[in-house]
Amino acid sequence: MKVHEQPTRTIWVEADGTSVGIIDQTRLPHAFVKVRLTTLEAVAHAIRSMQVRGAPLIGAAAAYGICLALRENASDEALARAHEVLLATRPTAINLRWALEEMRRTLQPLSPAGRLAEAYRRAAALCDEDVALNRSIGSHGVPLLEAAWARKGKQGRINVLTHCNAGWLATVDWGTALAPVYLAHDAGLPVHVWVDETRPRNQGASLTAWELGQHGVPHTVIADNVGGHLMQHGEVDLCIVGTDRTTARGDVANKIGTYLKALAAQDNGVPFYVALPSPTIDWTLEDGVRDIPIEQRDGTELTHISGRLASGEVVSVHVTAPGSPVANYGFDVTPARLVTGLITERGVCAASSEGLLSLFPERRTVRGTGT
Ligand SMILES: CSC[C@@H](O)[C@@H](O)C(=O)COP(=O)(O)O
Repeated sequence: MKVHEQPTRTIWVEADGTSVGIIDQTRLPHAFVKVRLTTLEAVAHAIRSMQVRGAPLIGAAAAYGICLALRENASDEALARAHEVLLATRPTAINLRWALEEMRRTLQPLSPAGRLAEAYRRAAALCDEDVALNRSIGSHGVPLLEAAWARKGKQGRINVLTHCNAGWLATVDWGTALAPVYLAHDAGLPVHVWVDETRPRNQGASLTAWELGQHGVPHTVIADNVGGHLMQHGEVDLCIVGTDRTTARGDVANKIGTYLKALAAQDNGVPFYVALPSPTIDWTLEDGVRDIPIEQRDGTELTHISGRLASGEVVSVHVTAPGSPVANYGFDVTPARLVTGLITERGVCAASSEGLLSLFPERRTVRGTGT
């Protein structure tokens, strides 16, 4: 998507052909800063510290982390260690494991001497595939927005509520939940997005609002607890969120607070859609509430909040009572029964085993094998 009118991806190989460029998302929305990564450790730090974040982008970054590791040492041991280091960076997004497995499958059979060039080729292909999958999710999602608009007699605007950031910043390009929004907006549909601020790290207020603004999509930032009120008053036509891991039966892990939005949506008859590329499906799990690992992050994300002073200086301030213990859960799981539909690159399906298998029939034979 465009930044300052320039088409931009969230990750790329620099002109030297080896180092990896990213946008430092911890600096947004106050500064648009690019960072050059040259080592495995730098990539692991970028994922852990959330300079790059969002399930698909975490996977893409990890793929390039393998490339940078192989530059130093392409042995079997080095490949295994890089895999292990990167896999440990964040636990919930399954795209991380998926991308690392893809890299291992490609590289393991090769001799160490042949690995490096192939690693860069596979990582680049993985990024291009992500862009194509998301574009396709967008195409399948647009009719849902058109239907929402038709339901209100094509009057006014189409109000979409989203949580966290599942836009292009969370992927290589286009985004998942926001891909239909961008395509609909570009096609001239009157889309407006309610953007949950998404405490504690404010991915909605800082990232989603920023990227929608860059693309000229009308939007309004709301505090995290506003969605239910808006739904009660007919101000939300549909919700679309992303996911970090979706189980084989359609349970959905996403940023903390997503579950409460789904409950409010069901109570108010508002369609609740989840957009995901197939690498986000964990075919090995069924019960998401029981089995998806939920990341708990440093409590300072909750005790402190950062923002820009009138002087332009960006500072972090303490918002909790000194000494109050905090718990910082990063994700929650929305059970499939609360999800109206899953928007994938192959189409929209019910959030159920049968729904997913109808779009991914090849999985009928391999489910339960962990492949
Ligand atoms: C296409 S992104 C889907 C999810 O990864 C997104 O909604 C989300 O929860 C991101 O969490 P984050 O902690 O910012 O990595």
